[in-house]
Amino acid sequence: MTATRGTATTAPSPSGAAAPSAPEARGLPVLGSVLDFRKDILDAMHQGWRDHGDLVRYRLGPVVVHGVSSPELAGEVLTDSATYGKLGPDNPLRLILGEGLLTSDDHESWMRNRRMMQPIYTKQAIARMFDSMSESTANQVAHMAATYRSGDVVDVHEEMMRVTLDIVSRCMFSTDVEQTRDGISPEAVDVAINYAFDRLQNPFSPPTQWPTPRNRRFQEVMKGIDEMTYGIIAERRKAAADGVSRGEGPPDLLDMMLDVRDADTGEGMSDREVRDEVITTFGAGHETTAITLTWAFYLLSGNRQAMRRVQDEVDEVLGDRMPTMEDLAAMPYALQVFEEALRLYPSAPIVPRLVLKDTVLGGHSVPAGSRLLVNLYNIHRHERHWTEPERFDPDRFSPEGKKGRHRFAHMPFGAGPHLCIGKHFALMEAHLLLAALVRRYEFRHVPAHRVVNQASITLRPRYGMSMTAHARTGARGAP
Ligand code: HEM
Repeated sequence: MTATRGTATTAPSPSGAAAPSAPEARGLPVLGSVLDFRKDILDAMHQGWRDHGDLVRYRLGPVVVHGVSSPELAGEVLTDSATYGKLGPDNPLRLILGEGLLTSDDHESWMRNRRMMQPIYTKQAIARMFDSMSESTANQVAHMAATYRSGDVVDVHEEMMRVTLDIVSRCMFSTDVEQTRDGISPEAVDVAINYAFDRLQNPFSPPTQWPTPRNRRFQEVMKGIDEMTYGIIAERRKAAADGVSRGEGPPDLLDMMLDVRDADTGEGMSDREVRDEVITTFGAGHETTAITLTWAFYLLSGNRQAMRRVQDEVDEVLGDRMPTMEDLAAMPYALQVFEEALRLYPSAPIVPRLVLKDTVLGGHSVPAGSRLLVNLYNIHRHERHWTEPERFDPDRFSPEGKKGRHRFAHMPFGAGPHLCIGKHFALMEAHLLLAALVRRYEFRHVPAHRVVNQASITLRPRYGMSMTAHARTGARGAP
């Protein structure tokens, strides 16, 4: 896992003219590294990093891509949106998310919407969603108790996807996932994400308008998602116009999105803009948390000491009840477990950028029009910043453990102006779920089950995560 070093300094020249290109990974004629990337993008980029250092040039057919694998270079890229922008209209994720915050490449309109949406996602605003999250969590615990006997094999990945989709449905629409099932189901999300990712790494994909079975399936799924979303938006707008209140409870995310106003013009978002932000929240906000929780339970099952520590903490604070908002602060180790899982398995492992003007990065010229892939998976294993990077050790995130760390050495939520807007949402949700599930179950990895990570847009366990779920009868948190 040792990376070749020596490319982490930036040449002083602002123009790329005099600087050499970054070392290039060997690829096939014409195709370049397309096949390696399609086979396993993280593996290909990890190998490229080891062979050539922190900045590596790849060719993907006609497209030039640079892999960025150090905190220093990543920080430079992600904090400079004048030089490194979001991918353009050909970004396949746009086919799903439209021009929501994650995929908009128009800096002005992104900034306007980010400013409007920011207040919805502050720590205080997110705290108002605790009860919705808690309800989903309690339902998940009840569902598992009703479905499995102690010691049964459970696909933890599937269970986590189920509960995080339910949480985002409740927080967005004040309805549970069953009511949005015809539009935004786990299967639909899967079809859409796989489709977009395939197009992202394969410049030879057939045009979207060709009537291939895959294109048709994708369009069908998107039609269902759109019909459901526009339908709910129309209902809410009509109810507001008729003065009909939605009922009890705090406003949900959709209420807030419909209410936001531009500080300068007083205008709100169009139906299309709201649709894009709703789908972006579903797309960016459910699987990311689900898979990190899955990896967290997997990592705990391989580390007896960490498992005992988190169990003791949870038992001590919760006894036999569900966590309250106030309890979270008293369970710091549970959060450290999640942060360490995010280090080893960052759920959005690659953050892409488009180079907007010729520049120099790490002493190498990087031409306008090429792409950069900021590789969080490599950065989180960088040996200049992490001792024994492959070792699972939640104490890296204790106040003591964090001291002196480079600010971009751990950046699962990205950095700079595009820092994940849902970070507080994800951390509160994950903290709550982790504590509530540790209280009731000990998940043990089934040794015969193969665990292989699969980098799609997210970093999933390729074959799911089979674990036995043992009810915790000896603990104070006995069911
Ligand atoms: C463990 C969970 C999560 C991880 C690891 C994660 C990771 C990230 C990363 C790396 C970015 C930066 C992308 C870039 O710079 O291009 C990002 C952006 C974003 N995330 Fe998250 N995310 C998580 C959860 C969430 C949640 C729960 C939501 C919504 C409720 C969300 C909504 C977004 C949005 C809208 C953006 C775009 C922000 C912008 O460019 O203004 N994410 N996320």
